[in-house]
Amino acid sequence: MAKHSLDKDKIKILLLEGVHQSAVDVFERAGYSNIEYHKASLGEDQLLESIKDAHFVGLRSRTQLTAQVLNHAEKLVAIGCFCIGTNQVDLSAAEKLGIPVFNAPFSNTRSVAELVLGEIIMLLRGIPQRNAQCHRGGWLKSANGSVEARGKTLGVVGYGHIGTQLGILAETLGMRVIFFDIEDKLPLGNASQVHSLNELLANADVVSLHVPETPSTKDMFAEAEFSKMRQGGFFINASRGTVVDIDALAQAIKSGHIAGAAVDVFPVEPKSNDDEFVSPLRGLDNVILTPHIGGSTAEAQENIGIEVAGKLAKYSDNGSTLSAVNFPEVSLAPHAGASRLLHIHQNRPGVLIKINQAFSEKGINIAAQYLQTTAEIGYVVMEVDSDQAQEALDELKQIEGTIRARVLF
Ligand SMILES: NC(=O)C1=CN([C@@H]2O[C@H](COP(=O)(O)OP(=O)(O)OC[C@H]3O[C@@H](n4cnc5c(N)ncnc54)[C@H](O)[C@@H]3O)[C@@H](O)[C@H]2O)C=CC1
Ligand SMILES: O=C(O)CCC(=O)C(=O)O
Repeated sequence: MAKHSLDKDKIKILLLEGVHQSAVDVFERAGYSNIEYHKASLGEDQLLESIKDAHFVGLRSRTQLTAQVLNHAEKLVAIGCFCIGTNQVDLSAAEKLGIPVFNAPFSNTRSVAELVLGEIIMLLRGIPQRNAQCHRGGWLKSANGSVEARGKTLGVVGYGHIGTQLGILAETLGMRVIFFDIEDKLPLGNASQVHSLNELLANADVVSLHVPETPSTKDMFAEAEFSKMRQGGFFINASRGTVVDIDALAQAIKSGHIAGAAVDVFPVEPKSNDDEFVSPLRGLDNVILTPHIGGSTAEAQENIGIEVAGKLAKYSDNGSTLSAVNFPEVSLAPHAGASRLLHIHQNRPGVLIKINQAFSEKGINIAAQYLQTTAEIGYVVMEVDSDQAQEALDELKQIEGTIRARVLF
């Protein structure tokens, strides 16, 4: 392939939150050596300083890429979320700035499902409080409140990648699985969809949340929802902290209405492992508290590193936006001897016609061209004869509504 428009060693890749070494390996194999690697998330000022001249940034769930941060990141070309959730990035601001965001939609799915499955058994057996007692020198040898998973009903809220995996695993234990989702979903195994959250709450022994953070899921579980759960039921949240009113959960546990819970995500999480974890759930023996590690397994982190770094390297190398979460998806095979140009523009009528008119007037031959749009933006990948690339770029930059235009190779 011909020369990259910017020398690869000038392309700065900022990796935060200890993303797996596999990501660094992918970038290095693809020829990118200018990598700034941080084991933890950065404080606000340091983030602004480091991202200012970064072309790519990779993060996990802690780093908040707000519109303000993005506007400050003058050279940023693309963002990689080395996780499933992308709520930590202002996706719409990124889109309007012409910055695609990539994630790993299923590399840690199994890890979350396995953790939750284990927690279901622990909760149904009353292990958290027995474990806590033993640590304090107590001995709670009793079958009181201990039941098998077999024959119990698991209610999955959000039947997507994780919810479906969990449902299948839970059935292997002999559990009955019901689920609530805003979309009609194909039930896997013997699971059945219920038509309201209330129906699920009334029928489940264990309720487990697997919804994304969206306006519709904010505080989706508060006092009213907990009170509709079965007396003595169990509650699990490994989705996002904002989905649950944590004070209401603490209250429902203290009152004894909920017999136990496992919580992995919190409305406010410590920024680093050195910061204190503050929560109304601390000190409750029948609650399993984990520090947002649902997806933190060796297998998941390695796969995520490979997947997301691979997507960023591909975007950098050939402009492919396949599976970007906020961007038109375009992938075009390179043609020998041609130069590739990328044009990101506000989605208004007639942009492609204007590009083609301008090129035709200048006698610029288009070897290949592919446009995709979202409601907000359009993304055109095109190839022209290499000796006409600079002239083509100059023309592209003048098209009204242009957000970004560049020659890739
Ligand atoms: N604890 C951890 O470490 C991890 C947490 N997560 C969280 O888990 C979430 C779910 O992950 P996936 O299953 O991969 O996502 P997914 O997108 O495959 O599934 C989410 C499901 O929730 C449904 N949904 C959306 N809004 C809803 C609502 N208001 N009520 C009911 N259902 C609704 C969707 O229709 C979809 O079926 C992620 O968005 C992420 O926030 C993901 C990975 C690791
Ligand atoms: O591994 C992380 O930092 C976050 C995992 C997570 O919550 C996700 O994948 O959405």
